[in-house]
Amino acid sequence: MSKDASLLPIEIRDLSKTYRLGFFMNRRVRALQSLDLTLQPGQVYGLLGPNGAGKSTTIKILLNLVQPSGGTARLFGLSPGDREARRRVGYVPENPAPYEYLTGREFVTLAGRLMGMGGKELDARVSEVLGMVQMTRAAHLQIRRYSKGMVQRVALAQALVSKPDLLILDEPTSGLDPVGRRQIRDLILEERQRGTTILFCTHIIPDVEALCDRAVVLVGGRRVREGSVAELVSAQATHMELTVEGLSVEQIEALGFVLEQTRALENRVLVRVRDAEAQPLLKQLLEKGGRVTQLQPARFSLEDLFLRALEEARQGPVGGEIS
Ligand SMILES: Nc1ncnc2c1ncn2[C@@H]1O[C@H](COP(=O)(O)OP(=O)(O)OP(=O)(O)O)[C@@H](O)[C@H]1O
Repeated sequence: MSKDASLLPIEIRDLSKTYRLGFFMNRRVRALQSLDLTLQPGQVYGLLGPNGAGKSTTIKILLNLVQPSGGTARLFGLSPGDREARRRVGYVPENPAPYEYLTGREFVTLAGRLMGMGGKELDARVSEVLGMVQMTRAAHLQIRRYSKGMVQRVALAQALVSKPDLLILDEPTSGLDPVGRRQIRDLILEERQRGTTILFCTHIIPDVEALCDRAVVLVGGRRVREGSVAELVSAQATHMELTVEGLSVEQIEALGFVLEQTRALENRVLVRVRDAEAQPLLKQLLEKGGRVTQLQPARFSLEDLFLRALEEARQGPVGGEIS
């Protein structure tokens, strides 16, 4: 079957999942509620959310390991159970647990065979992907001798062996030291340059800022934010940040403005205030004898956005156990 590059790698519509629990299966947990999500070819997409948000459930539905309670998920226009769809997907689980007595090379070769590859073509591809993840020298060692970072890299190699058009990575950098994290990040960037679409599930928000084009934030099985990373961050930039010398936090707070944040540093105070309040606040600070040494638009990080989305979602209805 020929590959149609224009097909959407992932298209999720109105997806929901309710798990049944307990001896009589009479308790229900709502893991996903009306989730819509589209990944365009070549996009690197961050799937963010706190524990229990529904990230793994989404991935399991895409991998056909869990059946949805409602809605649809499509991979390249096909159902996740379709063999052709499965062939186009590479997956790295959160804690890869490859058979420890295989060598790295044997493990990646096995993954290629399971994808229907064989012969010299497979041998060459295995060498290539092991090189890509910098595991050539350790490829002949049994996996039980590998560090966590090496296991993670060999797991990525097995996902890449069949040249997937879509990579699904579940927490690929968790538990790694900064060097290991950097290596995995670089590999993701290389794959992105090759045009591979990547769904990247993580708790590590700086990784999303560094790697992703778009991101979705799930809380309690609902989508609470979605957009390009740049949009998500700039949508928050409605505040100004002032650096004030000569006044204490208490003196600044006593001026009666609604301040987003005040932080005392060694000999100055950092104040974050809504755009509209910045000018009146500045005037008052100067009148009280303060010196304003910096005034700039506040740079909100994706982390700020994530925490804010979480806070808002906690105040509204969320998923979880429903009966
Ligand atoms: N097999 C299952 N049976 C019952 N409930 C489940 C099952 N799997 C997940 N859940 C529940 O569904 C909800 C969503 O879980 P899910 O694992 O998808 O979240 P997550 O975002 O991946 O969390 P984490 O970051 O902790 O991995 C949680 O309330 C969880 O307890």
